[in-house]
Amino acid sequence: MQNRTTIEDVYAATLQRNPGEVEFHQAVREVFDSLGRVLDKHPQYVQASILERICEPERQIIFRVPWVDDHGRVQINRGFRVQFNSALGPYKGGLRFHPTVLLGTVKFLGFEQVFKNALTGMPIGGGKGGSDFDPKGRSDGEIMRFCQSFMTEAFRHIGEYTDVPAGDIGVGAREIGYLFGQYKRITNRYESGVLTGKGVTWGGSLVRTEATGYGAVYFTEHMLATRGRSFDGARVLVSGSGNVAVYAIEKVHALGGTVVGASDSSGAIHDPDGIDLDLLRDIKERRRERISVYADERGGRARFLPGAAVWDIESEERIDVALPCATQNELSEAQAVKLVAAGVVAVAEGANMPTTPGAIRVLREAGVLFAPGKAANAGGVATSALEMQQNASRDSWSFEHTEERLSEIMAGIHERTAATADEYGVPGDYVVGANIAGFTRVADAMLALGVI
Ligand SMILES: NC(=O)C1=CN([C@@H]2O[C@H](COP(=O)(O)OP(=O)(O)OC[C@H]3O[C@@H](n4cnc5c(N)ncnc54)[C@H](O)[C@@H]3O)[C@@H](O)[C@H]2O)C=CC1
Ligand SMILES: O=C(O)CCC(=O)C(=O)O
Repeated sequence: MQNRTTIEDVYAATLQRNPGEVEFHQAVREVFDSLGRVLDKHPQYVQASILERICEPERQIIFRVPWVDDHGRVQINRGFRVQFNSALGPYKGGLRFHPTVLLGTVKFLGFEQVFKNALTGMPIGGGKGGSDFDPKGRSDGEIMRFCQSFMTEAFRHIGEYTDVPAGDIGVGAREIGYLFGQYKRITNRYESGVLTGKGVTWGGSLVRTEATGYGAVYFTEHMLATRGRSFDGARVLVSGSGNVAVYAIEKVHALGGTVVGASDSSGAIHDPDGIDLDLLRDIKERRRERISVYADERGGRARFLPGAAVWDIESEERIDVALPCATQNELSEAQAVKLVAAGVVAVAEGANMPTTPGAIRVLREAGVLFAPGKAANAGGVATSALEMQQNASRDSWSFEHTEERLSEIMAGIHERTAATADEYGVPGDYVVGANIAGFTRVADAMLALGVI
Protein backbone atom coordinates (compact mmCIF):
# COMPACT_ATOMS: atom_id res chain seq x y z
CA MET A 1 0.00 0.00 0.00
CA GLN A 2 2.85 2.33 0.96
CA ASN A 3 4.45 1.68 -2.44
CA ARG A 4 1.22 2.58 -4.25
CA THR A 5 1.32 5.91 -2.38
CA THR A 6 4.94 6.42 -3.47
CA ILE A 7 4.01 5.78 -7.11
CA GLU A 8 1.08 8.22 -6.96
CA ASP A 9 3.18 10.87 -5.19
CA VAL A 10 5.98 10.63 -7.76
CA TYR A 11 3.45 10.71 -10.60
CA ALA A 12 1.77 13.81 -9.14
CA ALA A 13 5.16 15.50 -8.81
CA THR A 14 5.98 14.58 -12.41
CA LEU A 15 2.75 16.21 -13.63
CA GLN A 16 3.50 19.33 -11.64
CA ARG A 17 7.06 19.55 -12.84
CA ASN A 18 6.25 18.99 -16.53
CA PRO A 19 2.99 20.92 -17.07
CA GLY A 20 1.11 20.35 -20.31
CA GLU A 21 3.35 17.54 -21.54
CA VAL A 22 0.45 15.13 -21.92
CA GLU A 23 2.24 12.49 -23.99
CA PHE A 24 5.07 12.37 -21.46
CA HIS A 25 2.51 12.02 -18.66
CA GLN A 26 0.85 9.17 -20.59
CA ALA A 27 4.13 7.31 -21.06
CA VAL A 28 5.07 7.68 -17.37
CA ARG A 29 1.58 6.58 -16.23
CA GLU A 30 1.80 3.42 -18.34
CA VAL A 31 5.15 2.40 -16.87
CA PHE A 32 4.21 3.35 -13.30
CA ASP A 33 1.01 1.27 -13.53
CA SER A 34 3.22 -1.82 -13.88
CA LEU A 35 5.58 -1.08 -11.01
CA GLY A 36 3.62 -1.69 -7.79
CA ARG A 37 4.65 -5.34 -7.70
CA VAL A 38 8.31 -4.48 -8.33
CA LEU A 39 8.53 -1.98 -5.49
CA ASP A 40 6.92 -4.52 -3.13
CA LYS A 41 9.67 -6.97 -4.03
CA HIS A 42 12.57 -4.47 -4.17
CA PRO A 43 12.25 -1.80 -1.44
CA GLN A 44 15.79 -0.67 -2.29
CA TYR A 45 14.40 1.09 -5.37
CA VAL A 46 12.15 3.24 -3.17
CA GLN A 47 14.95 3.96 -0.69
CA ALA A 48 17.22 5.17 -3.51
CA SER A 49 14.41 7.30 -5.07
CA ILE A 50 14.79 5.46 -8.38
CA LEU A 51 11.27 6.40 -9.48
CA GLU A 52 11.90 10.11 -8.92
CA ARG A 53 15.24 9.92 -10.73
CA ILE A 54 14.12 7.77 -13.65
CA CYS A 55 11.50 10.24 -14.86
CA GLU A 56 13.79 13.24 -14.64
CA PRO A 57 16.03 13.45 -17.76
CA GLU A 58 19.74 13.75 -17.06
CA ARG A 59 19.96 16.65 -19.51
CA GLN A 60 17.57 18.52 -21.85
CA ILE A 61 18.98 20.62 -24.65
CA ILE A 62 16.86 23.11 -26.62
CA PHE A 63 18.40 25.19 -29.37
CA ARG A 64 17.68 27.53 -32.25
CA VAL A 65 18.08 26.12 -35.77
CA PRO A 66 18.38 28.96 -38.31
CA TRP A 67 18.59 28.10 -42.01
CA VAL A 68 17.95 29.72 -45.38
CA ASP A 69 15.18 28.42 -47.65
CA ASP A 70 15.25 28.26 -51.46
CA HIS A 71 13.79 31.79 -51.70
CA GLY A 72 16.61 33.27 -49.62
CA ARG A 73 14.36 33.69 -46.56
CA VAL A 74 15.74 32.94 -43.10
CA GLN A 75 13.74 30.23 -41.33
CA ILE A 76 13.91 29.41 -37.64
CA ASN A 77 13.12 26.06 -36.09
CA ARG A 78 13.62 24.65 -32.63
CA GLY A 79 15.94 21.70 -32.02
CA PHE A 80 15.80 19.31 -29.08
CA ARG A 81 17.93 16.57 -27.60
CA VAL A 82 16.79 14.97 -24.36
CA GLN A 83 19.51 12.83 -22.81
CA PHE A 84 17.32 10.77 -20.56
CA ASN A 85 19.31 8.04 -18.90
CA SER A 86 22.87 6.79 -19.39
CA ALA A 87 23.08 4.12 -16.67
CA LEU A 88 23.44 1.33 -19.24
CA GLY A 89 25.48 3.07 -21.93
CA PRO A 90 25.63 6.19 -24.12
CA TYR A 91 22.27 7.86 -24.75
CA LYS A 92 20.73 6.21 -27.82
CA GLY A 93 17.61 7.09 -29.76
CA GLY A 94 16.32 8.74 -32.90
CA LEU A 95 15.66 12.25 -34.14
CA ARG A 96 12.16 13.21 -35.28
CA PHE A 97 11.57 16.04 -37.76
CA HIS A 98 7.86 16.86 -37.75
CA PRO A 99 5.90 20.11 -37.22
CA THR A 100 4.16 18.69 -34.12
CA VAL A 101 7.41 18.08 -32.20
CA LEU A 102 7.49 19.79 -28.79
CA LEU A 103 9.69 19.19 -25.77
CA GLY A 104 6.99 16.91 -24.30
CA THR A 105 6.99 14.77 -27.48
CA VAL A 106 10.74 14.26 -27.24
CA LYS A 107 10.47 13.50 -23.52
CA PHE A 108 7.82 10.82 -24.01
CA LEU A 109 9.90 9.22 -26.73
CA GLY A 110 13.09 9.46 -24.65
CA PHE A 111 11.38 7.94 -21.61
CA GLU A 112 10.09 4.99 -23.68
CA GLN A 113 13.52 4.60 -25.22
CA VAL A 114 15.19 4.08 -21.82
CA PHE A 115 13.15 0.92 -21.11
CA LYS A 116 13.16 -0.30 -24.71
CA ASN A 117 16.93 -0.10 -24.93
CA ALA A 118 17.27 -1.88 -21.58
CA LEU A 119 15.00 -4.67 -22.85
CA THR A 120 17.33 -5.38 -25.76
CA GLY A 121 19.99 -6.47 -23.22
CA MET A 122 22.53 -4.26 -25.04
CA PRO A 123 24.77 -1.55 -23.53
CA ILE A 124 22.73 1.51 -24.57
CA GLY A 125 21.12 4.26 -22.51
CA GLY A 126 18.09 6.20 -23.70
CA GLY A 127 17.65 9.57 -25.40
CA LYS A 128 15.67 11.20 -28.18
CA GLY A 129 15.69 14.40 -30.15
CA GLY A 130 14.25 16.23 -33.08
CA SER A 131 12.81 19.45 -34.35
CA ASP A 132 9.52 21.08 -35.31
CA PHE A 133 10.95 21.36 -38.85
CA ASP A 134 8.50 20.09 -41.48
CA PRO A 135 10.36 18.26 -44.28
CA LYS A 136 7.19 17.92 -46.38
CA GLY A 137 7.52 19.82 -49.64
CA ARG A 138 11.10 20.94 -48.92
CA SER A 139 13.75 20.60 -51.59
CA ASP A 140 16.84 18.47 -51.13
CA GLY A 141 18.94 21.62 -50.70
CA GLU A 142 16.64 22.92 -47.96
CA ILE A 143 16.76 19.56 -46.13
CA MET A 144 20.56 19.65 -46.33
CA ARG A 145 20.86 23.20 -45.03
CA PHE A 146 18.47 22.45 -42.20
CA CYS A 147 20.39 19.28 -41.20
CA GLN A 148 23.70 21.16 -41.32
CA SER A 149 22.36 23.90 -39.07
CA PHE A 150 20.86 21.35 -36.66
CA MET A 151 24.22 19.58 -36.37
CA THR A 152 26.12 22.85 -35.98
CA GLU A 153 24.65 23.01 -32.48
CA ALA A 154 24.03 19.30 -31.80
CA PHE A 155 27.63 18.22 -32.44
CA ARG A 156 28.86 19.54 -29.11
CA HIS A 157 26.44 17.31 -27.20
CA ILE A 158 26.86 13.98 -29.01
CA GLY A 159 29.62 11.44 -29.65
CA GLU A 160 30.35 7.73 -29.88
CA TYR A 161 30.74 7.46 -26.08
CA THR A 162 28.21 10.15 -25.18
CA ASP A 163 25.07 10.16 -27.25
CA VAL A 164 24.34 8.42 -30.55
CA PRO A 165 21.30 9.72 -32.50
CA ALA A 166 19.59 7.92 -35.40
CA GLY A 167 16.42 8.35 -37.48
CA ASP A 168 12.73 8.47 -36.58
CA ILE A 169 9.75 10.10 -38.30
CA GLY A 170 11.01 12.39 -41.07
CA VAL A 171 14.64 11.32 -40.65
CA GLY A 172 15.99 8.58 -42.92
CA ALA A 173 19.30 7.78 -44.61
CA ARG A 174 19.33 11.08 -46.55
CA GLU A 175 19.05 13.21 -43.40
CA ILE A 176 21.53 11.02 -41.47
CA GLY A 177 23.95 11.56 -44.38
CA TYR A 178 23.71 15.35 -44.17
CA LEU A 179 23.96 15.26 -40.37
CA PHE A 180 27.00 12.96 -40.44
CA GLY A 181 28.68 15.05 -43.15
CA GLN A 182 28.37 18.20 -41.06
CA TYR A 183 29.59 16.41 -37.90
CA LYS A 184 32.63 15.14 -39.77
CA ARG A 185 33.32 18.58 -41.21
CA ILE A 186 33.05 20.46 -37.90
CA THR A 187 35.01 17.95 -35.82
CA ASN A 188 37.47 16.81 -38.48
CA ARG A 189 36.90 13.25 -37.24
CA TYR A 190 35.50 10.27 -39.15
CA GLU A 191 33.73 9.08 -36.02
CA SER A 192 31.41 6.47 -37.53
CA GLY A 193 29.85 5.49 -34.22
CA VAL A 194 28.37 8.95 -33.59
CA LEU A 195 25.20 8.28 -35.60
CA THR A 196 23.43 5.12 -36.74
CA GLY A 197 21.24 4.51 -39.74
CA LYS A 198 24.15 5.50 -42.00
CA GLY A 199 24.41 4.35 -45.62
CA VAL A 200 26.12 0.99 -45.96
CA THR A 201 28.99 2.37 -48.02
CA TRP A 202 29.97 4.87 -45.30
CA GLY A 203 29.71 2.98 -42.04
CA GLY A 204 26.09 1.83 -41.93
CA SER A 205 24.84 -1.65 -41.18
CA LEU A 206 22.91 -3.90 -43.49
CA VAL A 207 19.42 -4.64 -42.11
CA ARG A 208 19.17 -1.35 -40.11
CA THR A 209 16.66 -0.02 -42.67
CA GLU A 210 14.51 -3.13 -42.42
CA ALA A 211 15.08 -3.81 -38.72
CA THR A 212 12.17 -2.10 -36.95
CA GLY A 213 9.49 -3.50 -39.28
CA TYR A 214 11.05 -6.96 -39.49
CA GLY A 215 11.61 -7.02 -35.73
CA ALA A 216 7.98 -6.13 -34.99
CA VAL A 217 6.84 -9.01 -37.18
CA TYR A 218 9.28 -11.43 -35.52
CA PHE A 219 7.97 -10.40 -32.12
CA THR A 220 4.38 -10.91 -33.28
CA GLU A 221 5.30 -14.34 -34.65
CA HIS A 222 6.50 -15.37 -31.19
CA MET A 223 3.31 -14.06 -29.59
CA LEU A 224 1.12 -15.85 -32.14
CA ALA A 225 3.02 -19.09 -31.53
CA THR A 226 1.92 -19.00 -27.87
CA ARG A 227 -1.63 -19.54 -29.22
CA GLY A 228 -0.62 -22.07 -31.86
CA ARG A 229 -1.02 -19.44 -34.60
CA SER A 230 1.27 -17.97 -37.28
CA PHE A 231 1.27 -15.38 -40.06
CA ASP A 232 0.58 -18.05 -42.64
CA GLY A 233 -2.83 -17.19 -44.12
CA ALA A 234 -3.29 -14.25 -41.72
CA ARG A 235 -5.04 -11.05 -42.84
CA VAL A 236 -3.22 -8.02 -41.51
CA LEU A 237 -3.69 -4.26 -41.21
CA VAL A 238 -0.61 -2.01 -41.02
CA SER A 239 -0.91 1.72 -40.40
CA GLY A 240 1.54 4.16 -41.97
CA SER A 241 3.60 3.67 -45.10
CA GLY A 242 6.99 4.87 -43.91
CA ASN A 243 10.11 3.01 -42.90
CA VAL A 244 8.60 0.80 -40.20
CA ALA A 245 5.37 0.04 -42.09
CA VAL A 246 7.02 -0.86 -45.39
CA TYR A 247 9.32 -3.48 -43.90
CA ALA A 248 6.61 -4.85 -41.64
CA ILE A 249 4.51 -5.40 -44.77
CA GLU A 250 7.43 -7.04 -46.57
CA LYS A 251 8.04 -9.50 -43.72
CA VAL A 252 4.35 -10.34 -43.23
CA HIS A 253 4.13 -11.21 -46.93
CA ALA A 254 7.33 -13.29 -46.71
CA LEU A 255 5.75 -15.28 -43.88
CA GLY A 256 2.59 -16.05 -45.85
CA GLY A 257 0.29 -13.34 -44.51
CA THR A 258 -1.62 -10.74 -46.52
CA VAL A 259 -1.59 -7.06 -45.62
CA VAL A 260 -4.92 -5.59 -46.76
CA GLY A 261 -4.61 -2.00 -45.54
CA ALA A 262 -2.03 0.76 -45.07
CA SER A 263 -2.20 4.55 -44.62
CA ASP A 264 -0.55 7.94 -44.43
CA SER A 265 -1.67 11.13 -42.75
CA SER A 266 -4.08 11.86 -45.66
CA GLY A 267 -6.08 8.61 -45.39
CA ALA A 268 -6.06 4.85 -45.75
CA ILE A 269 -5.98 2.35 -48.59
CA HIS A 270 -7.90 -0.91 -48.57
CA ASP A 271 -6.67 -3.59 -50.94
CA PRO A 272 -8.44 -6.91 -50.21
CA ASP A 273 -6.14 -8.72 -52.65
CA GLY A 274 -3.06 -7.71 -50.71
CA ILE A 275 -0.91 -4.58 -50.87
CA ASP A 276 1.38 -4.42 -53.91
CA LEU A 277 4.48 -3.39 -51.97
CA ASP A 278 6.58 -2.45 -55.01
CA LEU A 279 3.91 0.00 -56.10
CA LEU A 280 3.47 1.42 -52.58
CA ARG A 281 7.23 1.93 -52.18
CA ASP A 282 7.56 3.54 -55.58
CA ILE A 283 4.82 6.04 -54.65
CA LYS A 284 5.98 6.76 -51.09
CA GLU A 285 9.77 6.41 -51.24
CA ARG A 286 10.72 7.39 -54.76
CA ARG A 287 7.97 9.73 -55.90
CA ARG A 288 7.08 10.94 -52.35
CA GLU A 289 3.38 11.20 -53.27
CA ARG A 290 0.19 10.80 -51.23
CA ILE A 291 -1.16 7.30 -50.70
CA SER A 292 -4.34 7.97 -52.73
CA VAL A 293 -2.19 7.49 -55.86
CA TYR A 294 -1.92 3.81 -54.89
CA ALA A 295 -5.65 3.22 -55.41
CA ASP A 296 -5.60 5.16 -58.73
CA GLU A 297 -2.75 3.10 -60.13
CA ARG A 298 -3.47 -0.31 -58.60
CA GLY A 299 -7.04 -0.54 -59.90
CA GLY A 300 -9.00 -3.73 -59.14
CA ARG A 301 -10.63 -3.75 -55.74
CA ALA A 302 -8.18 -1.28 -54.16
CA ARG A 303 -9.77 1.90 -52.81
CA PHE A 304 -8.68 5.05 -51.00
CA LEU A 305 -10.56 6.31 -47.94
CA PRO A 306 -9.77 10.03 -47.57
CA GLY A 307 -9.08 11.14 -44.01
CA ALA A 308 -9.70 7.65 -42.61
CA ALA A 309 -7.47 5.56 -40.41
CA VAL A 310 -6.70 2.02 -41.51
CA TRP A 311 -8.66 0.76 -38.48
CA ASP A 312 -11.83 2.35 -39.87
CA ILE A 313 -11.93 0.24 -43.04
CA GLU A 314 -15.43 -1.24 -43.28
CA SER A 315 -15.30 -4.77 -44.61
CA GLU A 316 -16.76 -8.21 -44.13
CA GLU A 317 -13.30 -9.77 -43.94
CA ARG A 318 -11.79 -10.97 -40.69
CA ILE A 319 -8.60 -9.29 -39.47
CA ASP A 320 -6.13 -11.47 -37.60
CA VAL A 321 -3.30 -9.05 -36.80
CA ALA A 322 -2.99 -5.28 -36.50
CA LEU A 323 0.36 -3.50 -36.60
CA PRO A 324 0.17 0.23 -35.82
CA CYS A 325 3.34 1.62 -37.44
CA ALA A 326 2.59 5.34 -37.93
CA THR A 327 2.52 7.60 -34.88
CA GLN A 328 1.43 8.05 -31.26
CA ASN A 329 -2.21 7.68 -30.16
CA GLU A 330 -3.40 6.65 -33.63
CA LEU A 331 -5.48 3.66 -32.49
CA SER A 332 -8.43 4.77 -30.34
CA GLU A 333 -10.68 2.86 -27.98
CA ALA A 334 -13.55 2.82 -30.52
CA GLN A 335 -11.19 1.52 -33.21
CA ALA A 336 -9.96 -1.21 -30.85
CA VAL A 337 -13.58 -2.28 -30.39
CA LYS A 338 -13.88 -2.59 -34.20
CA LEU A 339 -10.70 -4.67 -34.38
CA VAL A 340 -11.97 -7.03 -31.69
CA ALA A 341 -15.24 -7.40 -33.62
CA ALA A 342 -13.23 -8.20 -36.77
CA GLY A 343 -11.60 -11.10 -34.92
CA VAL A 344 -8.12 -9.68 -34.24
CA VAL A 345 -5.87 -12.02 -32.21
CA ALA A 346 -2.71 -9.92 -31.95
CA VAL A 347 -1.78 -6.24 -31.97
CA ALA A 348 1.89 -5.23 -31.93
CA GLU A 349 3.12 -1.63 -31.81
CA GLY A 350 5.64 -0.90 -34.57
CA ALA A 351 5.28 2.80 -33.71
CA ASN A 352 5.94 4.39 -30.32
CA MET A 353 2.80 4.55 -28.12
CA PRO A 354 0.33 4.33 -31.05
CA THR A 355 -2.40 2.69 -28.97
CA THR A 356 -4.35 4.90 -26.56
CA PRO A 357 -4.74 3.72 -22.95
CA GLY A 358 -8.48 3.08 -23.59
CA ALA A 359 -7.68 0.96 -26.65
CA ILE A 360 -5.11 -1.07 -24.71
CA ARG A 361 -7.73 -1.75 -22.04
CA VAL A 362 -10.24 -2.96 -24.66
CA LEU A 363 -7.68 -5.27 -26.28
CA ARG A 364 -6.47 -6.72 -22.99
CA GLU A 365 -10.03 -7.30 -21.72
CA ALA A 366 -10.86 -9.11 -24.97
CA GLY A 367 -7.85 -11.41 -24.51
CA VAL A 368 -6.04 -10.04 -27.57
CA LEU A 369 -2.25 -10.54 -27.53
CA PHE A 370 -0.85 -7.03 -27.17
CA ALA A 371 2.84 -6.08 -27.60
CA PRO A 372 3.88 -2.59 -26.45
CA GLY A 373 6.29 -0.68 -28.68
CA LYS A 374 9.14 -0.85 -26.22
CA ALA A 375 9.23 -4.59 -26.85
CA ALA A 376 7.84 -4.96 -30.38
CA ASN A 377 9.73 -2.15 -32.12
CA ALA A 378 13.06 -2.60 -30.32
CA GLY A 379 14.59 -4.30 -33.37
CA GLY A 380 15.48 -0.91 -34.86
CA VAL A 381 17.53 0.35 -31.96
CA ALA A 382 19.00 -3.12 -31.39
CA THR A 383 20.31 -3.14 -34.95
CA SER A 384 21.65 0.36 -34.37
CA ALA A 385 23.62 -1.16 -31.50
CA LEU A 386 24.86 -3.80 -33.95
CA GLU A 387 25.90 -0.96 -36.26
CA MET A 388 27.86 0.56 -33.36
CA GLN A 389 29.54 -2.82 -32.78
CA GLN A 390 30.56 -3.01 -36.42
CA ASN A 391 31.87 0.58 -36.34
CA ALA A 392 33.89 -0.09 -33.18
CA SER A 393 35.51 -3.16 -34.72
CA ARG A 394 35.82 -1.58 -38.20
CA ASP A 395 33.91 -4.51 -39.59
CA SER A 396 30.80 -4.98 -41.72
CA TRP A 397 28.62 -8.01 -41.47
CA SER A 398 26.58 -9.76 -44.16
CA PHE A 399 22.82 -9.29 -44.45
CA GLU A 400 22.20 -12.91 -43.40
CA HIS A 401 24.39 -12.69 -40.30
CA THR A 402 22.89 -9.37 -39.21
CA GLU A 403 19.33 -10.53 -39.76
CA GLU A 404 20.08 -13.67 -37.78
CA ARG A 405 21.33 -11.49 -34.90
CA LEU A 406 18.17 -9.35 -35.12
CA SER A 407 15.99 -12.43 -35.05
CA GLU A 408 17.82 -13.78 -31.97
CA ILE A 409 17.51 -10.41 -30.22
CA MET A 410 13.75 -10.28 -30.85
CA ALA A 411 13.38 -13.86 -29.59
CA GLY A 412 15.33 -12.82 -26.48
CA ILE A 413 13.10 -9.77 -25.89
CA HIS A 414 10.00 -11.93 -26.26
CA GLU A 415 11.40 -14.51 -23.86
CA ARG A 416 12.46 -11.88 -21.27
CA THR A 417 9.11 -10.10 -21.47
CA ALA A 418 7.02 -13.25 -21.21
CA ALA A 419 9.16 -14.72 -18.40
CA THR A 420 8.91 -11.47 -16.39
CA ALA A 421 5.13 -11.43 -16.81
CA ASP A 422 5.05 -15.02 -15.50
CA GLU A 423 7.35 -14.20 -12.59
CA TYR A 424 5.12 -11.32 -11.49
CA GLY A 425 1.93 -13.37 -11.72
CA VAL A 426 0.46 -11.92 -14.93
CA PRO A 427 1.21 -14.51 -17.62
CA GLY A 428 0.69 -13.26 -21.17
CA ASP A 429 0.72 -9.59 -20.09
CA TYR A 430 3.43 -8.16 -22.34
CA VAL A 431 2.86 -4.60 -21.10
CA VAL A 432 3.68 -5.44 -17.50
CA GLY A 433 6.43 -7.86 -18.58
CA ALA A 434 8.18 -5.28 -20.77
CA ASN A 435 7.86 -2.45 -18.26
CA ILE A 436 9.22 -4.50 -15.36
CA ALA A 437 12.01 -6.19 -17.31
CA GLY A 438 13.18 -2.84 -18.75
CA PHE A 439 12.79 -0.96 -15.47
CA THR A 440 14.67 -3.45 -13.27
CA ARG A 441 17.66 -3.57 -15.62
CA VAL A 442 17.99 0.24 -15.57
CA ALA A 443 17.19 0.52 -11.85
CA ASP A 444 19.84 -2.05 -10.88
CA ALA A 445 22.47 -0.19 -12.90
CA MET A 446 21.42 3.11 -11.30
CA LEU A 447 21.77 1.57 -7.84
CA ALA A 448 25.24 0.28 -8.70
CA LEU A 449 26.38 3.69 -9.97
CA GLY A 450 25.40 5.56 -6.81
CA VAL A 451 23.52 8.83 -6.51
CA ILE A 452 24.48 10.59 -9.74
N1 LIG B 1 12.48 4.20 -37.83
C1 LIG B 1 12.73 3.43 -36.79
O1 LIG B 1 13.74 2.70 -36.78
C2 LIG B 1 11.83 3.39 -35.64
C3 LIG B 1 10.63 4.05 -35.64
N2 LIG B 1 9.76 3.90 -34.60
C4 LIG B 1 8.47 4.56 -34.59
O2 LIG B 1 7.71 4.10 -35.70
C5 LIG B 1 6.79 5.12 -36.13
C6 LIG B 1 6.98 5.38 -37.61
O3 LIG B 1 8.32 5.82 -37.82
P1 LIG B 1 9.03 5.74 -39.25
O4 LIG B 1 8.40 4.68 -40.07
O5 LIG B 1 10.47 5.71 -38.98
O6 LIG B 1 8.70 7.16 -39.82
P2 LIG B 1 8.47 7.60 -41.35
O7 LIG B 1 8.61 9.07 -41.35
O8 LIG B 1 9.30 6.78 -42.26
O9 LIG B 1 6.96 7.18 -41.59
C7 LIG B 1 5.89 7.64 -40.81
C8 LIG B 1 4.62 7.24 -41.53
O10 LIG B 1 3.49 7.50 -40.71
C9 LIG B 1 2.53 8.19 -41.49
N3 LIG B 1 1.70 8.97 -40.58
C10 LIG B 1 2.08 10.00 -39.78
N4 LIG B 1 1.02 10.43 -39.09
C11 LIG B 1 -0.01 9.63 -39.44
C12 LIG B 1 -1.36 9.57 -39.08
N5 LIG B 1 -1.87 10.41 -38.18
N6 LIG B 1 -2.14 8.60 -39.65
C13 LIG B 1 -1.63 7.73 -40.54
N7 LIG B 1 -0.35 7.76 -40.93
C14 LIG B 1 0.43 8.70 -40.38
C15 LIG B 1 3.33 9.02 -42.45
O11 LIG B 1 2.56 9.40 -43.57
C16 LIG B 1 4.39 7.99 -42.83
O12 LIG B 1 3.90 7.08 -43.78
C17 LIG B 1 7.06 6.29 -35.19
O13 LIG B 1 6.21 6.20 -34.08
C18 LIG B 1 8.49 6.07 -34.74
O14 LIG B 1 8.76 6.71 -33.51
C19 LIG B 1 10.05 3.06 -33.56
C20 LIG B 1 11.23 2.39 -33.50
C21 LIG B 1 12.26 2.60 -34.48
O1 LIG C 1 18.11 3.32 -33.81
C1 LIG C 1 17.99 4.18 -32.96
O2 LIG C 1 18.87 4.58 -32.24
C2 LIG C 1 16.67 4.90 -32.81
C3 LIG C 1 15.48 4.06 -32.79
C4 LIG C 1 14.35 4.84 -32.25
O3 LIG C 1 14.31 6.05 -32.33
C5 LIG C 1 13.29 4.15 -31.56
O4 LIG C 1 13.49 3.00 -31.19
O5 LIG C 1 12.21 4.75 -31.36
